[in-house]
Amino acid sequence: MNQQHKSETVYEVKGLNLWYGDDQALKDINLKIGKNEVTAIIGPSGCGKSTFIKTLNRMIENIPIVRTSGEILYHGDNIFDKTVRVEELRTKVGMVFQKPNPFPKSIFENVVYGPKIHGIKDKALLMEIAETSLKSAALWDEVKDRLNDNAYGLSGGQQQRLCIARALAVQPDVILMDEPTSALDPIATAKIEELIDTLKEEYTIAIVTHSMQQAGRISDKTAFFLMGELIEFDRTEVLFSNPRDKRTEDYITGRFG
Ligand SMILES: Nc1ncnc2c1ncn2[C@@H]1O[C@H](COP(=O)(O)OP(=O)(O)OP(=O)(O)O)[C@@H](O)[C@H]1O
Repeated sequence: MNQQHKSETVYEVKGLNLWYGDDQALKDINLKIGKNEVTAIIGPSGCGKSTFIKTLNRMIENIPIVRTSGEILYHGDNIFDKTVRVEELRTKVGMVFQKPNPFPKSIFENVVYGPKIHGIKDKALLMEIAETSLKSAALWDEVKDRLNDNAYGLSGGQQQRLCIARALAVQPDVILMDEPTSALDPIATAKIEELIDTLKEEYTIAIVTHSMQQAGRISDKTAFFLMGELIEFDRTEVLFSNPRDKRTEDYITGRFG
């Protein structure tokens, strides 16, 4: 991958504000997310991490009292423009949640759920999509002999990788992850972290994490949020070794949070 490709901007957030009713949860957020980068969003509970990440594919608008101002340019186009089709945006920008949330269906049906909704009926093609997606999510070897088994029979870590496979099956460009390992044990967590490292070769990833160690291990850039504000945003090694803001320093050294 050449340098030019790497530095391409996927998201440019400009002056983003967000309110839940009268309560402002995001205040004048400005940041850029580069292609094939992993961006970690850190900060204490309630600082707006989940709100921010869910704004990137407009999932936040499922909450009716939400109001936003400012712009989020996705490949140069403002996602809040009237012309933007939200379903299309959410296909391009997939999401994985804190608790694995497979459907009560077979492993196979979970993965091909999105492609089927998009009208793909051909059995062979669906099988191919399932195999490719499960391989990309590093789950294929563990499930290839039981694709018709219910997804609930998988371990938590496997279920989370299944949810990643389900997100990959519709060929996204960006994957948003909201604390994807916080419900998992250390071994399952390590597998997901390893997977994130592989996935970034093809996808752009933004991940909310409570764990600064995790942010340090897997991300290229880190954004530190505090009470709805983006306090500092920098290359991860810089933010952790040489923070510019006292509040960042206090947080990463464990003085609060
Ligand atoms: N549905 C909602 N309605 C009203 N206020 C909300 C809603 N969701 C979140 N908030 C408020 O917005 C602020 C930011 O919440 P958010 O969940 O984004 O924080 P967070 O940093 O992800 O927290 P955590 O680490 O605990 O998950 C908080 O003050 C929260 O109470």
